[in-house]
Amino acid sequence: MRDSRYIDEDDVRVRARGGSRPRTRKRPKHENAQLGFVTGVDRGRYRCLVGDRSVVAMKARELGRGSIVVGDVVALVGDLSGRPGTLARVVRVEERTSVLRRTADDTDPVERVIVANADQLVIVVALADPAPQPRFVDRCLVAAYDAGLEPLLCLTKSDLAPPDPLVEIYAPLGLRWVVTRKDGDLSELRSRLTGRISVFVGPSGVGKSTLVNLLVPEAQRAVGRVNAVTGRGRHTSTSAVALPFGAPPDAESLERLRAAREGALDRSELDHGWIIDTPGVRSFGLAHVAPDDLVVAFPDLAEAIDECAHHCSHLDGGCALDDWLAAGRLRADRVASFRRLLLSREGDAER
Ligand SMILES: Nc1nc2c(ncn2[C@@H]2O[C@H](COP(=O)(O)OP(=O)(O)OP(=O)(O)O)[C@@H](O)[C@H]2O)c(=O)[nH]1
Ligand SMILES: [Zn+2]
Repeated sequence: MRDSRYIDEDDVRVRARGGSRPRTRKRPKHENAQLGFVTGVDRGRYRCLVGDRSVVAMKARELGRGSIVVGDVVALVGDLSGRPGTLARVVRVEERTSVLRRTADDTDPVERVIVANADQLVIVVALADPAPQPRFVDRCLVAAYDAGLEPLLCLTKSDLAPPDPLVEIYAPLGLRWVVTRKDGDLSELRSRLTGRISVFVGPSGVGKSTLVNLLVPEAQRAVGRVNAVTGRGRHTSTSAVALPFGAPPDAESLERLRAAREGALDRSELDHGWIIDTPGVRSFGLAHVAPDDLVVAFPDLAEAIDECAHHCSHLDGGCALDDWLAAGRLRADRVASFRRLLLSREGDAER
């Protein structure tokens, strides 16, 4: 990614037809554009990693309404020195490999993309204080599969309660999980994060910030850098921020993550990654997800649902889930969670 040049599609050298008169060669629109990785967004200002520099940019007017989010790879022109007070311009957003989005819900009236190009969604839930909410987990799982992210369940505060009840539900589904506590060993979690760009989501109070600060001790400083632009503090900010761990944040380390994602590099050869903290995201409105795609998060119910009539709503009579439940072949809490999600989807859509 380092120093890569952005070449417009119209940068085609057209040979003058027949005649000797040279046609004006079309120049790339932004000859000197360089690629950057968006690490923070706040009030129309984008903090981007360009090479090993942190550059603040605004959106070029020609870019229109499309959103730019944390994780995006963007083409930048203008002052790329990163010196205080300088402002570059984003002239293009590169194609995204994954898009984590949310539909409007009661915490946010607008459908929006939250994060681009992440590999993994780390669903943080406490084992106690606050009590675990499988409904939140299921909602996040649907969002993860919809976005093309691998889910990882992170069960925190293991000093307060054992992980068994949650592990019993989710391990049989093939979900990967780790157990953590703030005074414990985080090496397993760290290894799950290595070689990836991971988005952390969790309800308030589960210990997500504690975890992020343990994983990226300089996070406070890094966050402080972002906020130096806007004068906003971490605790009032609701926008996502990308934090590097294990290697200096530069284009080369990002390039190695990209290679790992594409299978060109073994993740075990890496010792770094990025964490994207989403302080403002407490849940996902899922109205944009088709009911059939909800089932992906409920593989334990899939076989029963296969027996349903084609247009079964899974909510009314005649649903095969009820037959399987009556026969004791399904967990009642799983069926209930699936149905609550189906119902809440409709609620999301109405808002
Ligand atoms: N017992 C126990 N408490 C923890 C643990 N991790 C965090 N806490 C406490 O839980 C409370 C919430 O922690 P935070 O890290 O602020 O939680 P959060 O998920 O970031 O929540 P918000 O700040 O609301 O976003 C704090 O009082 C922490 O000290 C843990 O492993 N065990
Ligand atoms: Zn059904």
